[in-house]
Amino acid sequence: MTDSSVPATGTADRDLRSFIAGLPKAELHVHHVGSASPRIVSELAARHPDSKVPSDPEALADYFTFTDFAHFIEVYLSVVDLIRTPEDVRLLTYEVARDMARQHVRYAELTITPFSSTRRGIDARAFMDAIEDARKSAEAEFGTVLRWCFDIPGEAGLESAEETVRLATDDRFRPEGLVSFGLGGPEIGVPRPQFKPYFDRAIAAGLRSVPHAGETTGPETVWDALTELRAERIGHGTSSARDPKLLAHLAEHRVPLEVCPTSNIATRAVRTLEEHPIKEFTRAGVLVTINSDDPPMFGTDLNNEYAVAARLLDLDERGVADLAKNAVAASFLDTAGKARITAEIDTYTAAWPAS
Ligand SMILES: Nc1ncnc2c1ncn2[C@@H]1O[C@H](CCC(=O)c2cccc(C(=O)O)c2)[C@@H](O)[C@H]1O
Ligand SMILES: [Zn+2]
Repeated sequence: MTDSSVPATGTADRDLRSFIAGLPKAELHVHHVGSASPRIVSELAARHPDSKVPSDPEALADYFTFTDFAHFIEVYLSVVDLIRTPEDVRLLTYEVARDMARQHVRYAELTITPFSSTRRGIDARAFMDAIEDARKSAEAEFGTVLRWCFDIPGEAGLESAEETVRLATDDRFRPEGLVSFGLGGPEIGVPRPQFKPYFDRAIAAGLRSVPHAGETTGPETVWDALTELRAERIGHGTSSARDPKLLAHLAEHRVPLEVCPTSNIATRAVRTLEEHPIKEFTRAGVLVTINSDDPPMFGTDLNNEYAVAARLLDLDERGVADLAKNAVAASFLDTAGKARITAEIDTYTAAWPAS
């Protein structure tokens, strides 16, 4: 686990953290299994003692310390192995929404990898029913609206791409909450252009394109995501900072980046927070959104990511509220949904400091 939390240096920092804690927020880049809290992981690990995932929360913190991106994916897949039944899927999804609601997350696009579950034997129809049941309960009980992004685990090959697009576009499976189509996992040795036919089919079926790109490889991967996969937002896009033409393109065409600062340190994609290119993105006029990726695995949460961003970008409350509004603007909510959360952010900010 990585401790990238911003040190509480004084009253101003504490005030900003309180502001962030109550701020209505939207999250656009957060993974389903990667959001399992230590409590859920421990519960599942205890239920499935044959797994190598420790059930003790302290041992879990050690287990979630990664040597590099490949090690992170190895650990991630060991947690995926704990999700074995539709009830595991429902519980995980519902509890993730509860954790979001506690942080005043009003809307989230949750990245789900259905291939990883169906190939492990979970029935596809039962999987969809489980996530939809959790989505509806979470909205009714917590007021947090969830939408889905189905991603291809690229390293698992074209078989996984075919299965993911089938589940995303076939009316027998496609869940009501699905809005977008993604591509995750390692980038090295997994060229983006091979996935073009699958993205074409997903886009033709009305889904929005949101691949990961430029997280662990160079800016050419981001270009591929834009030109071949017709990306409307980029997951991470960290290496875009190395290509001024690309930054100018992202800014001009209003292609937002889903920035996840602590994740980039935890997976060692970026060496230190000080070296994170987030400031170069905003300087170039790129629309930056703040996200948590796999929060418990990286020892963070969305509120902490906003605090990290505020420090790196030297923002006060209004600057942080603008970041929150960026996420709403970059979301796949309809106009009325965007207006509602933006108004909530404005009302909250105008009333600050709360008496
Ligand atoms: N920061 C991240 N950056 C990128 N991806 C991230 C990040 N965080 C979480 N993920 C997730 O990791 C999964 C990886 C799954 C994967 O590679 C794989 C390979 C071979 C077989 C199987 C299988 O299931 O049998 C799975 C992706 O689908 C993605 O949703
Ligand atoms: Zn991700």
